[in-house]
Amino acid sequence: MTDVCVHGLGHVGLPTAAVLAHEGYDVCGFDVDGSRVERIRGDDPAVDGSAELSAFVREALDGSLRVSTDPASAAVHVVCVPTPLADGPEPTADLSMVEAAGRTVADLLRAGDAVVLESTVPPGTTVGPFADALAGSGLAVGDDFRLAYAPETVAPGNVLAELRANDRVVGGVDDASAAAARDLYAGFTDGEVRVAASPTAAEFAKLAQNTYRDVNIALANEFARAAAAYDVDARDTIALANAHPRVDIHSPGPGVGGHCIPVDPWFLAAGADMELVRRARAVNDGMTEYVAELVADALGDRSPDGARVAVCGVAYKPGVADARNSPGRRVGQVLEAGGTDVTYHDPFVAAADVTTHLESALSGADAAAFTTGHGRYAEVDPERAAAAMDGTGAVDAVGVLDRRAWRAAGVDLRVV
Ligand SMILES: NC(=O)C1=CN([C@@H]2O[C@H](COP(=O)(O)OP(=O)(O)OC[C@H]3O[C@@H](n4cnc5c(N)ncnc54)[C@H](O)[C@@H]3O)[C@@H](O)[C@H]2O)C=CC1
Ligand SMILES: CC(=O)N[C@@H]1[C@@H](OP(=O)(O)OP(=O)(O)OC[C@H]2O[C@@H](n3ccc(=O)[nH]c3=O)[C@H](O)[C@@H]2O)O[C@H](C(=O)O)[C@@H](O)[C@@H]1O
Repeated sequence: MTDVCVHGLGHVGLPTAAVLAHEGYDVCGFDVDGSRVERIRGDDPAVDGSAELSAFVREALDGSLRVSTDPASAAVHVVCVPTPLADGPEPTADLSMVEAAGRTVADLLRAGDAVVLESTVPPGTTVGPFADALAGSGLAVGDDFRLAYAPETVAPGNVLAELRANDRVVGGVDDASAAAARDLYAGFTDGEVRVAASPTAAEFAKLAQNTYRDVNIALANEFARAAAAYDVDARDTIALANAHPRVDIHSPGPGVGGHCIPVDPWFLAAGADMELVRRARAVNDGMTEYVAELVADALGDRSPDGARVAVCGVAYKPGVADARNSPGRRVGQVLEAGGTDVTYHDPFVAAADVTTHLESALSGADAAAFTTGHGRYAEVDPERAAAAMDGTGAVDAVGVLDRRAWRAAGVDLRVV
């Protein structure tokens, strides 16, 4: 018999399944995507390119983890399926995969089992649409089976460490459900497992974390634009402000990327009047145009139409290969719409139109824009970069360059 069935073997589900297997559970990892299951069985099982995670998963596969396109009945079902944004007049959550997973669980559910939803969802989803899907089992939630929500908080790029280190929040439909979820996570996390008053409270807490970050970044971005108007350096000024023990302003940049921070605030705002949250989204999205304007400015007398610009940084944040909702890509697209010939560079992102060779991206460029704070860019010799480029203008939207050294090398540098 299988102890745990993990539904969805992506960035969250696969490491979770592997950790549970390492803890001694008999784990079935189930995914509807056969190619994903085949890849996990192959040479490089990690979905995020992490060698450490691949090795960890491989060890689990040699032990009590098996992966399959067939779900298995289990004492505990853990659901980690995607929750993207659905198109509409204003973005809302697409819960179709959560509901589909709920129906799959319903077909397997037995009295006494526990079901834990981990996907990031709007408040009310666990006790609403997810519980409705589980009702297909004919069993009564609470009376016959346990149901809880337990959000995931791992940062992409550091999943394995944070899976064990981060505190967890769990919220059950009743005490027994909360206790079942708490015991599951307490088994493998070194952090504290906190019990929320309900699944809805736990859902809200997760969304509040990412929304806080989005709003804070929006403030930093607004400060950056104001600093330019006041002719002071935004990053130096924010660093000075942050010296206060109760101030923690985040960093400005070319906009907020990834598939969580720009998405999750909509899950909260969809069901409530949240003007500040909506405004923060607009401020962060507006950084694309702002950075594109700085690039146009950096071109000087050269018209953007027909100019060649190197956009350095396609990953949504430093040190990862993930280019979902890439701020660099968005800046490039605005420039391309104005007739600019854009060359994309990133040391990690594998895509047909992205070079990993920085010299060739900079060579002959009329201007360069740095849009991801990869460590590689901090090491660029400004003299060599300036010599390779045709133009003298550059934009550092992520604070990765040594401003003084680049200016000393004759580069007309604009910063966010
Ligand atoms: N990626 C991250 O670091 C974090 C993600 N989350 C949340 O966790 C959830 C999952 O995200 P990721 O793992 O990144 O997604 P992912 O896209 O990497 O993987 C999801 C997997 O679920 C599979 N799937 C889809 N429908 C299914 C179904 N009905 N039954 C079984 N498998 C199914 C897909 O084929 C895919 O392999 C989302 O709600 C996300 O917002 C939360 C915190 C961190
Ligand atoms: C509250 C929090 O820190 N949430 C994390 C977040 O991971 P993610 O990698 O998407 O977040 P991130 O590091 O804020 O990056 C998102 C975007 O925001 C930008 N960014 C980030 C920090 C900053 O000061 N300024 C800024 O512009 C980044 O460059 C990136 O484009 O979202 C994850 C998720 O929910 O999936 C969550 O598990 C992670 O712990």
